[in-house]
Amino acid sequence: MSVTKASADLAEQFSRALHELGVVKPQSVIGLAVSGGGDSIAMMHMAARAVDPKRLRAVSVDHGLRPEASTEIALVVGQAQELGIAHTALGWDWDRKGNLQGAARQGRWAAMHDWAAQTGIDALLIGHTEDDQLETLLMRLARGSGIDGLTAMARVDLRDGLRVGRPLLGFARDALRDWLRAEQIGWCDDPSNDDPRFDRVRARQMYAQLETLGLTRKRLLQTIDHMQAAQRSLRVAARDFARLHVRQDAGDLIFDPVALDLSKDDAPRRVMAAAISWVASRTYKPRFESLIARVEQLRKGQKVTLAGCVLLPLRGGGARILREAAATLPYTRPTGCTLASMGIRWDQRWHLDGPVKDGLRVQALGDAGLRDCPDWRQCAMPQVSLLASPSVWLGDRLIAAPLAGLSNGWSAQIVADFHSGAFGIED
Ligand SMILES: Nc1ncnc2c1ncn2[C@@H]1O[C@H](COP(=O)(O)OP(=O)(O)OP(=O)(O)O)[C@@H](O)[C@H]1O
Repeated sequence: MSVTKASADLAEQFSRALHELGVVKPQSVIGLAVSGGGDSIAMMHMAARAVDPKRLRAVSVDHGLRPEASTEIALVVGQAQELGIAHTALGWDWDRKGNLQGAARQGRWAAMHDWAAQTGIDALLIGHTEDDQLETLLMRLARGSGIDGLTAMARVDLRDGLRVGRPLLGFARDALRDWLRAEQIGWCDDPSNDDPRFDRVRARQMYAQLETLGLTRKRLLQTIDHMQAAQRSLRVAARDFARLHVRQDAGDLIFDPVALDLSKDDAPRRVMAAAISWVASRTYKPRFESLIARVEQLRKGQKVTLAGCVLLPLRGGGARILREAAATLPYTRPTGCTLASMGIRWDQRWHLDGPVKDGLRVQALGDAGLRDCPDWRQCAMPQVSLLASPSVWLGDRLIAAPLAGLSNGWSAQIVADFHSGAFGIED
């Protein structure tokens, strides 16, 4: 195959992979996290061929830790400009707490998350490759991870309310480098990617040795597939369990006594972790042993705080997770929002735009009390209308914008149906 043909094939394969993620929708604005390394540089160039560059926004974070970082970002700025992609450079200050790599990752994520919220990004693409996926699997094995950990990275997930897509997960790092060379596109190699002090680098070296034992790329990827299938089944079981044992009460979640027995079965643990994520509006991935220990305290009648959520024991043996106590957390609420929690006054007019998935229910509050509108498009509430200029977004599910004035005494709230996708266990 000629170099040009192979190159075009890879770009086309990328375009397919990107569209299969389901995050590119008409009018959506897509963010690209570009460090200047080969993977994310390739992602930026291929994305510019797959999507109108005017709908792309690139972002680079300078951690201020390496002198070369500013050169790397300058390279990204130049290439983004040539491609017609708007670019933003963000900084980060290390408070010298915690391990450097972990702190840098967290700081980078927080900076990009804020940037995405302010820029109106519908989904952020990250340049993780198949190699990163295998390294993740090995690192998780080394930590004794369970099924969720061994699924490695998802192609799409919702992190703290922001949709994150990984279109390169099916691409080998070497193939991307070959593509860049064939296209004569430059990139930077970060020397810390070869520094054996870092877990990921050692995982990469270990992987090279494991291959000689027959533990091939293909087999490891197969294991990830099996784990992902198992995870899907467990989520369905957890959803069914939640239907039976958890209910909403005035926005709080009520767990019956059976739902607090986390020690034996996967479903209650999964439901509790999902509930806490939902209430706190941020991703909560507990070590199950520590979750079980905390819930044991709760079962003994003690109040517990977990990931910023308050859990109160109930007299009959169950528990209540308070929604309001978590409402002050500085996170965009991905689902389960009331307009008030999004900073919109209840007495303002508002409208919805975009696909409202299962599980988001519009309720209209008027003199006649609370009314459910199962399909918001059919909702009789007079203020609901479609408009193309969103000002508040929630993941990619819902966009609401306040409008001035209100007639005839109606107000409204958006609530998430606890038993459905909005809760996160069906994602
Ligand atoms: N400083 C950064 N600024 C913006 N995005 C970043 C930054 N560091 C990492 N990322 C994003 O996270 C992905 C994975 O990070 P990782 O540290 O594995 O990548 P890298 O080796 O720095 O660069 P690349 O993956 O582009 O070769 C990157 O592909 C990129 O999308």
